[in-house]
Amino acid sequence: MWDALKTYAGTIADRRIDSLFDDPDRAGGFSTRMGDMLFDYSKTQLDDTARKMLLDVARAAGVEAARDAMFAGAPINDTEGRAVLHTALRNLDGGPVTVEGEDVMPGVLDTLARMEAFATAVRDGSFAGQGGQITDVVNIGIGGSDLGPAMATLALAPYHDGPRCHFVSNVDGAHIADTVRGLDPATTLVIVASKTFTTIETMTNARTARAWMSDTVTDPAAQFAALSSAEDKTAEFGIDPSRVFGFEDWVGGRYSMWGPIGLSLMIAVGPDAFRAMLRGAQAMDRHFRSADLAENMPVMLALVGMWHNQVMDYATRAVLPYDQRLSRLPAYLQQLEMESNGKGVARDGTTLPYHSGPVVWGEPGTNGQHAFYQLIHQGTRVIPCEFMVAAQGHEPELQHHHNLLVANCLAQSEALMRGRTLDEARAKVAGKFDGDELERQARHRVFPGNRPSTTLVYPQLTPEIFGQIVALYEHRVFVEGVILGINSFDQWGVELGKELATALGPVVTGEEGTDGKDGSTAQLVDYILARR
Ligand SMILES: O=P(O)(O)OC[C@H]1O[C@H](O)[C@H](O)[C@@H](O)[C@@H]1O
Repeated sequence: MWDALKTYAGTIADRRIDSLFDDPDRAGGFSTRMGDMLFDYSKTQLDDTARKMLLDVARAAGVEAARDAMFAGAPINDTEGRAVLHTALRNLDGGPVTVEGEDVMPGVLDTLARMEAFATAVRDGSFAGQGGQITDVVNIGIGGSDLGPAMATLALAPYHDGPRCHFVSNVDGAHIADTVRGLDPATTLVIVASKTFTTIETMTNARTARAWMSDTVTDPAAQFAALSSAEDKTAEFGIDPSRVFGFEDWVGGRYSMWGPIGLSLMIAVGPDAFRAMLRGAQAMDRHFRSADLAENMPVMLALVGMWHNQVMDYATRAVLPYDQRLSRLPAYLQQLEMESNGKGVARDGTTLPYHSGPVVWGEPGTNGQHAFYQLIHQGTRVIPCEFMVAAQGHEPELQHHHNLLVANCLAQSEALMRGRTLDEARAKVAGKFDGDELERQARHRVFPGNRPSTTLVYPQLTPEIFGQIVALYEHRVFVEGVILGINSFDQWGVELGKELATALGPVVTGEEGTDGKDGSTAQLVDYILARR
């Protein structure tokens, strides 16, 4: 499938990206808009021919039909026999969505209303702890039950007017210990977020939180809420059904922040801002469903990604938000993209004949500039960069900060594309050095340039825009998964490690020996046991 594109890429390999701007329409022609958001992919090697070929690949892969099947509630997660309907969680006024003949929207909207009533009660004090109004919320969850609400709560900090929110995920006792230190158990609400309610990290942290609380309050369970699709297990844990917010198995963990898993965010920012985020995501859903593929932002984001990964063989992609409040977005996208599309077999179980998803990584700008951008600019591997920046911040009194932020973001993509020639580098050092030393010094200052990047610009990181951005990436992952021919909605690759960890439990305590373990594992166990 990629051969024709690879051949074509070979024919344009010597072309400089900046030469494409000889066409005065280059920027506008290689950008898409959705609402007031602009995705500019003109600083890449993509040209009309390549784009057309990629769009043909998307059409041949049946992206439109697959998309419609997802929205229609078909069981497209076919290793688990489940529909994939996180979009129903934000289908605020979109009409019925049926799964196996049943409209799921009444249940979704009812749960949303219950969440809103509870969040409001926590925020206004009508639900209180045993020591008074809730001052702190501790969300205990991991993976999709942590990254979404944690990332979103930080992203929407300017809208945060509810209790403080904390997120505990790691089974490392340091995480819960450091988080609860200084909190008052009598005014803390603990939210146990786990789709399955079996995840060892979350259940261990939840029990530790309950013990911490029971030292101070008489009825710790009264200050617990649960977000789960396993309501029998939440009852076993002792959480009253009135504070259990359920969801169905058609909400994948990494797609779940739009529903009950977003409760801590809703308590932080309030139901109105939460709904605004849902509306933003719903607007992106509508765009994804209706826009022509060439104008479809998630589709083009996906195709640019596949051009870099599958065609050009660039193994990683950097996500670089010039937005401090999106500093957890790269971590969120690591789960979203790599857990969804990091697969080695096609839907039919055959070995994938090409690479699946790339390594996704990143940090906010400008911080990254002072750390790893050296490699991005001058390293021997090309790393496509996905920049994002808001036209406006939330601190009008600090406009000069925002101007510097924007200037830096735009400068980086310009520098990556333009680079610096040896002649330009010589001019930089002329006068300081001469002869061979001038040449040597100049060569260190050459930037190859011609390095691709895209830039997503948005007016301001409001709840609506934030919802649009996250839904944009969700659909991008979907499109890439369809074209790769894989199931983006299971995650069998996380199972083996869990099984082996369970088996190693009694070994690391010394209750069982290391017989049958490989030499390395045995050595590591011996080392640890000898130091306890
Ligand atoms: O919400 P939970 O059932 O506790 O699952 C938490 C996480 O753990 C699993 O191992 C999966 O890899 C993730 O997709 C999931 O989000």
